[in-house]
Amino acid sequence: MSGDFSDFTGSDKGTNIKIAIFGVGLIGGSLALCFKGKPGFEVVGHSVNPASAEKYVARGVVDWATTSIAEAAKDADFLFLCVPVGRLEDYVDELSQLPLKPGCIISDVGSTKASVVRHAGKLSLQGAVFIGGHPMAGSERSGVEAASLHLLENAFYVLTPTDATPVEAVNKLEQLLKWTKAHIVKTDAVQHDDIVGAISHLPHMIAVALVNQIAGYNETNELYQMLAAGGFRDITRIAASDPLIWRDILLNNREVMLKLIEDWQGEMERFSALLEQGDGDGVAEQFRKAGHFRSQLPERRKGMITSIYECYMDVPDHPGIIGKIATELGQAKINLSNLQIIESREDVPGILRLSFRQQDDLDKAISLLTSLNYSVHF
Ligand SMILES: NC(=O)C1=CN([C@@H]2O[C@H](COP(=O)(O)OP(=O)(O)OC[C@H]3O[C@@H](n4cnc5c(N)ncnc54)[C@H](O)[C@@H]3O)[C@@H](O)[C@H]2O)C=CC1
Ligand SMILES: O=C(O)C(=O)Cc1ccc(O)cc1
Repeated sequence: MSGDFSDFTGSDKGTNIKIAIFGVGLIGGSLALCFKGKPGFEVVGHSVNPASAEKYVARGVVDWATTSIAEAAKDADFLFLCVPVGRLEDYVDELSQLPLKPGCIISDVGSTKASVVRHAGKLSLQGAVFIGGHPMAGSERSGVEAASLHLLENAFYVLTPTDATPVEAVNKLEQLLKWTKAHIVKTDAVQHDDIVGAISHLPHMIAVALVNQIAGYNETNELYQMLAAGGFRDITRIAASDPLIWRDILLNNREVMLKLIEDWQGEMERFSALLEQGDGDGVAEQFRKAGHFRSQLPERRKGMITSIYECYMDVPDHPGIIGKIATELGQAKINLSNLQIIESREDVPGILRLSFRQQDDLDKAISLLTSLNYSVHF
């Protein structure tokens, strides 16, 4: 099979490729949208809840939907498990009892990989192959309403085959996933959980703890909430993530998380000691070290903790300026996904944050606004 994803359609082979998505929420729905309508593809959604199954079809995310696992799985070439991490192993168990299409591929999108990969490795899947997967893009939103065709575009998509996984099966899955326009990365499931625990699960936990700490202070003084706009809101966005999805992720990755919490406490203790000693150079050195590492992070790549393309503008605080900018972008057919004033006081230039869903829109906006003599930072 060549590297061109257009090769991988059912119609090229005069057959249908059936793709079953179990749990059509933010991630399952976004995957479904990448496959639906492609030549020869048939995308079926599964939900335990009949009203949800109907909604998947009504929203045009899947071709048809069912509440029967057996019906969704029957003759499917690819089966994606897109339910909360705590349910993944149950789904693998149920599928292992069904007469699946020989050679079909079962994958999942769970934010943790070690336990589900270990579990599937112990089962006989009757000719099916399990390959762990984790598209590393998402948002604090959930449900099929939040699904988007572009969610995974340009993001990393981790696959965790084992030594026992047939190479042809991995190639077949990679070929299909080209429709997502994500970049495939292969790694070991245990290493995945260590790294993703540190760069995604720990930040989510810290964001929640931080918001709860401030919420506690706010109980006796509401000024905390009033003044907590701007940066606080930005760095705690992920604290608004779905509680049950995150309950499952953190419990599933608990050993890694406990070690990371220990290390985090060590970092906080280091700050405590520097402050107790009045060691200003030491404090500044912490910022220098962090700034240096941060400056080496990939620029504006879509990924975890940020999945939007943004630029900032200095704008004079006068009536109508925001409408003018939005109109200029609209007339140039540039799709703005969000617009926020970060600070605006009388006679002080405000900062406007413009968010886009695609790199292309951001690039076009920067060149248009710069040509109109606005000051744009990105
Ligand atoms: N939220 C995010 O940004 C990302 C999430 N993931 C992983 O993707 C998977 C799905 O997460 P989202 O799409 O964000 O969640 P979601 O809440 O948008 O979708 C979850 C889907 O699973 C179904 N579901 C919920 N509880 C269930 C249960 N007990 N039994 C059977 N089905 C159930 C829901 O009806 C829904 O269709 C999770 O395993 C999560 O760890 C992976 C990458 C990013
Ligand atoms: O919203 C964000 O920035 C995220 O970090 C989303 C996210 C949540 C869970 C994942 O497993 C991957 C990505």
